[in-house]
Amino acid sequence: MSGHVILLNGASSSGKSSIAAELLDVLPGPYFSLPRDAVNSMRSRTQTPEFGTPEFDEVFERTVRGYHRMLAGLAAAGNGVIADHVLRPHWLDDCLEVLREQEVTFVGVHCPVPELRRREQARGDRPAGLAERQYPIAHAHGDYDLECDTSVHSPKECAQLIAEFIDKTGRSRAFARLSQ
Ligand SMILES: Nc1ncnc2c1ncn2[C@@H]1O[C@H](COP(=O)(O)OP(=O)(O)OP(=O)(O)O)[C@@H](O)[C@H]1O
Repeated sequence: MSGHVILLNGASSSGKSSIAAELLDVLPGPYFSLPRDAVNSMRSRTQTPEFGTPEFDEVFERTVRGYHRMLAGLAAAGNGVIADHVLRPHWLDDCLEVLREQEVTFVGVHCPVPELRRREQARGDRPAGLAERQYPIAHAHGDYDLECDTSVHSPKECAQLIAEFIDKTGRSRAFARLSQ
């Protein structure tokens, strides 16, 4: 298998990790699921500055930029990797730069804000209003290879749509368009 990144981008609670779990079973080959949160959770808890301080923001920026390079490294060695991200415009720019040599299928994971709010409340493990704040920022660039609405489709159906897209189209173009 040649290297490939499937970049799932959407607000918190939009359903990215649920889709990633289903994708592992339907994609051809042994893909890795590497969510951004997994990298955050690897960092020292005791030595990380307090959330909300400029020192924390600096560490977080380094973490996210490192995450992008982990994705590129896995793909450069010929692996398939599923990324789970909530992009900000400058992080998309960084992805476009560090993943420029890799095949990237860019997937917008959408969910209407009222349903995001409902899920957030039901989970209880995310700050109230987080998803609503992230939604317009994450999708500001407005271009994807493929988009799915998780208020309409189950995680399994979204995974099947993504797998079919990859199987049928061969090449993904969104990253090339966004790099111009
Ligand atoms: N297609 C769906 N239909 C209904 N509920 C869903 C769907 N996808 C996810 N959910 C539910 O929404 C909640 C959030 O899902 P999930 O953890 O996959 O989202 P996420 O985008 O990875 O969130 P985060 O970025 O906060 O980790 C879970 O309770 C999950 O069961």
